[in-house]
Amino acid sequence: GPTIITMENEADLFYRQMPKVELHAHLNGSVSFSTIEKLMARKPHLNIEHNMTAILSGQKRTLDECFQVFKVIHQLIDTEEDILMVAKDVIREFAEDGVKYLELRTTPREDKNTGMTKRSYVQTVIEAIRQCKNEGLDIEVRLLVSVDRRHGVEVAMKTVKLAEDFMRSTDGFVVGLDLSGDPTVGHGGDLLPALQKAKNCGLKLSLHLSEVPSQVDESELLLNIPPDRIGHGTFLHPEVGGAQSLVDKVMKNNTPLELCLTSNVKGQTVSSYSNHHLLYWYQKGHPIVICTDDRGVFCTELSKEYQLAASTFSLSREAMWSLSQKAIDFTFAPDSLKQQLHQKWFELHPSLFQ
Ligand SMILES: CC(C)=CCNc1ncnc2c1ncn2[C@@H]1O[C@H](COP(=O)(O)O)[C@@H](O)[C@H]1O
Ligand SMILES: [Zn+2]
Repeated sequence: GPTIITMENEADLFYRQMPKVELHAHLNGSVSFSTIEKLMARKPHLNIEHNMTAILSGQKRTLDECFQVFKVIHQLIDTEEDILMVAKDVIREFAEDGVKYLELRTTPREDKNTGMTKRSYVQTVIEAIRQCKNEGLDIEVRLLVSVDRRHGVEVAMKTVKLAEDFMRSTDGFVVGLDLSGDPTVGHGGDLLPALQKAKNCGLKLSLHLSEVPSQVDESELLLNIPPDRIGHGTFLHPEVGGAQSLVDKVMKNNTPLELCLTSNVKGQTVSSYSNHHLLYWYQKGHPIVICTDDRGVFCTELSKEYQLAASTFSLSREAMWSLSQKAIDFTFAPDSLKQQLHQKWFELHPSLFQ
């Protein structure tokens, strides 16, 4: 039938066509429904249904329930073959949504039954990035190796070593380290030596910080490193039980915050879109970057997150463009690549703003 252009899908189109930078995307949380279906067909004995791997629109879950979802997804993805397909699909889908630069992050996993090791896991993700590049996809991809805070100090140290090895051996694909995992488990302070070691060897650091309330002491310690970027930072400011000293540190270091609206609302750490802390930091003129967190689990897209931020806070298209452009400078990419990306934004600008 004829295509009816309503105001709504015209805005969809604008934010999809706008070039974007995605800096906070967990690989296994970014798996789309169509890829999940392929995985379910490979493993019918698992009897997994879609409502176990994604949180649909209007639904909310407790943080704990959200983390259960990752367990189910991890069951579906337990071979190098799965990882290769998943990573390639995820990269392709980000490219289709207009993402020109993507920093994926993922926790190396081993599986005794399938023979997958943490090293082969990372190797396979890098192979997926290489293949996408060779296929000519219009997207640059880099990798952050994730430390799961639940796994403790020893695993963290080994993970840092693994990340360091890959940083040195893979022509710049591995650029940094991420600290993530259930924020209610373990204390980030215990992981300071591992994070410090990563920083000292040249890995960039993106740390999930104050994602839940009552982590002032932990955040204080982690901010002293200091990290290169902050994931969420939902409860940093005093108005929500954080502390002015935390805000001061973040602002003094000009540390960019990675903000994920849908993730925070569906995970119920933020009560509504209009109460999202994006506004607090935006009004201060502090560097922020809009991200998806777990595009598959939370059923979103980066273009949707931009549109959501624009409509929630009445921000103009020019303001949103400016946010996406500034994000280039918050990437962990080398300066040469940042310059190429700035050039790309410059060339695309006229096609979006006639
Ligand atoms: C539950 C909820 C609201 C999620 C959003 N907030 C998050 N906070 C901390 N760690 C996360 C979050 N989302 C994903 N992760 C991490 O990313 C992993 C999944 O991707 P991967 O296996 O590392 O490739 C999860 O097991 C978890 O360690
Ligand atoms: Zn995250």
